Amino acid sequence: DSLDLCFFCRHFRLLGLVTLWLGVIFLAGFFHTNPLRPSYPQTNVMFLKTHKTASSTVMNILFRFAEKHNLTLALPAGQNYHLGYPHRFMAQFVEGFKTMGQSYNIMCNHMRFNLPEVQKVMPNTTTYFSIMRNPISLMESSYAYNKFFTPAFRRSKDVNEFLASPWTYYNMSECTNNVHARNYMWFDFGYDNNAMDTEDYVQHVLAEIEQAFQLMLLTDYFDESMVLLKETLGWELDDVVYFKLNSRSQDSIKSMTPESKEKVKEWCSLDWKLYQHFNRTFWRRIQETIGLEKLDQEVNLLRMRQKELMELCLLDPMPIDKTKIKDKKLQPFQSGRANILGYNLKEDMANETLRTCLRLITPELQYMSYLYAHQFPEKKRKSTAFSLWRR
Ligand SMILES: Nc1ncnc2c1ncn2[C@@H]1O[C@H](COP(=O)(O)OS(=O)(=O)O)[C@@H](OP(=O)(O)O)[C@H]1O
Repeated sequence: DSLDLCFFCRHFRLLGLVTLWLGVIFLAGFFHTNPLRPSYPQTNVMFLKTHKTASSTVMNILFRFAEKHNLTLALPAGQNYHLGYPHRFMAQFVEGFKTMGQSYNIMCNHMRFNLPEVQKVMPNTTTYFSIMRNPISLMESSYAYNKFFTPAFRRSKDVNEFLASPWTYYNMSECTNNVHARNYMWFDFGYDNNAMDTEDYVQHVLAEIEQAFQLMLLTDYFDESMVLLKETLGWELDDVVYFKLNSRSQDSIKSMTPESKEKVKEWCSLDWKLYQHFNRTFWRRIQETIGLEKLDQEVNLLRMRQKELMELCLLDPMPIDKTKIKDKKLQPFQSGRANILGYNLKEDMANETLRTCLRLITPELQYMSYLYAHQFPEKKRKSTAFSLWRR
């Protein structure tokens, strides 16, 4: 009898907890608040900057946030522009690590993820997040950008020819030189991009990534992602307003045949599974936090603010060709067949406005070099260093 009673008590308690939790979610929905939003802005953040996923736009957001709150960045040491990529990340790749230990706030340069080493640099309270893109458009973007660098791409005429018969061009022994051609995201997360796609292995990796990262964003739903990011970190809308960086001119985008698109799912099956999984968790997370209705409202607010800032700052309504950029120091880095676009600012802006606008359009290498010089004034400047604010 006492056993029965105990059983009843336990279940009654469980039922109580579930009811309480549902109540919180219901009330949160009623008052349009997010039960999981922190009450103060999170300032310790690690962003795994995956390739060709809009990660430079996210990085610009993080750089601006770091400046606003006077935070310390874990930047690449010396003249480097990334954190040791394609080698697995090591704490010593960060400038000042030996003396500064775990006192950094934000880490967001390209790296091949390696959790135990990242944990040596970032405080225990750090929020980890990253971004993923549909492997089909990712492949097309990567092909254009890495055309002359990646052996598998060099040997083929275009992305459709490559995908029609990838093994003709892709040589496994060329290892990391070919990572841009197959399961690029899988590699960036620290795993073997040529591994056998077996159910157990994939499930193991997905579980490991979920354990390490509190949030996974999607390039394909970038504005929705920015809303989710600000909610997860307790940030303001203005913190995640952005101008699109690193986009390409229309003439450097190759249209993919339906066969090519299907082939990516098979050729990059590890990335395909990764993307499908985190696409599901993304929408589940929206449902558990702000819900679709509030999401729509917030996305609209974000777009309105972005439009306002574009009208305030930009000479042209769209990103422009590199040859049309008047201030050569603001030209983005170019690579392969990709014609990477940039911006011109309006003239005669007041000082404060000019700074706000400049921050939004400064390409990643220049911005990073500026922040490096600011954080380590005694060190030799990186070669793309330029003064952002003294003009
Ligand atoms: N806001 C937003 N929304 C959707 N897509 C966006 C956004 N910002 C950048 N992009 C696209 O992201 C691609 C560049 O990615 P990265 O900045 O990660 O490239 S890099 O690896 O740092 O070189 C590049 O894709 P492609 O144009 O297909 O090459 C950009 O157009």
